Amino acid sequence: MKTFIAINGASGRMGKRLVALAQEDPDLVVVAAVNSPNNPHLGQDAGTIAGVQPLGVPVSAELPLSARIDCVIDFSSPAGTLSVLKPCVDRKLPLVIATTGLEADHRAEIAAAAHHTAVLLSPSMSLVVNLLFKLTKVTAQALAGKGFDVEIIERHHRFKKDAPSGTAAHFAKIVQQEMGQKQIRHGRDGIVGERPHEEIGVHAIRGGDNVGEHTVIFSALGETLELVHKGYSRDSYARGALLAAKFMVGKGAGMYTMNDVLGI
Ligand SMILES: NC(=O)C1=CN([C@@H]2O[C@H](COP(=O)(O)OP(=O)(O)OC[C@H]3O[C@@H](n4cnc5c(N)ncnc54)[C@H](OP(=O)(O)O)[C@@H]3O)[C@@H](O)[C@H]2O)C=CC1
Ligand SMILES: O=C(O)C1=N[C@H](C(=O)O)C[C@H](O)C1
Repeated sequence: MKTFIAINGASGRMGKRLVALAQEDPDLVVVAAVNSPNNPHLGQDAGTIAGVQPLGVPVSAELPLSARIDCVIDFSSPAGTLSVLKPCVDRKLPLVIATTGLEADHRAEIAAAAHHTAVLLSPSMSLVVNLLFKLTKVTAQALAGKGFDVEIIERHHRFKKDAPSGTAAHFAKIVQQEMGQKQIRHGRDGIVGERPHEEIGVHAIRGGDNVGEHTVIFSALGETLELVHKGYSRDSYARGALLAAKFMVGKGAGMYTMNDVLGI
């Protein structure tokens, strides 16, 4: 059975890979490609922009009313995510949100939308990063109260707008929940003194075209454990998002995560 998808942020780095990979999948049809109202690609064919065969779907500023849409995938900006909530709620369209940099008030609006339609929110659509979230939880549980300091390092391309990455923030939240550190420290500068045990260091590195690396470091006196993920291609995130879209078809209202997709 075919799944009809709409992509919000369709002419961005991730949007283009979604369009290209969906075209290779006989079970997927891209029926709508949305971007910001001032985007220079408005009106152009989404396939052509993505460097693949023309799709016959022009980039538009809003979700087209007439198209059958089974799921909307959002890789845009916090403003872009908010703008797609209302049409998804009004039309009961399942929504996969991959956009990061969301603040507490954005999350509250997303949670409110999930009372009316199915919403999957994940800072990483990579299947193995989601597995690493689990491994981090298990590790933090096991090492809680045993004298381990935790630091998180993330590396991304120079074009990334938000810091730290949504994935790094999620790793920090998981560790905090299991180990109870009160403070998140972003970088260090000057005579900062000895490292207090009660903090998690989170450090964002930006450069070149790095598609995403995360390291969660657990250090005690005499030994260190590092949990590492290195992305080599945006396609890992795009494939995860397309899998999530298929999973979300026909789902009832509520919040979902990639754990639901993975069955873990
Ligand atoms: N969860 C995950 O696995 C991943 C998440 N991401 C996140 O996805 C987001 C996009 O990343 P990336 O593709 O690299 O970024 P890009 O900047 O390349 O693409 C974002 C696209 O969204 C568009 N956009 C901005 N505002 C709106 C709006 N109001 N309505 C519709 N479209 C809008 C932009 O258009 P314009 O240029 O005109 O503003 C642009 O085309 C980021 O938040 C990133 O962190 C990225 C990779 C993986
Ligand atoms: O902007 C990116 O590129 C990425 N953003 C996500 C994040 O902020 O965690 C996921 C991935 O690391 C790529």
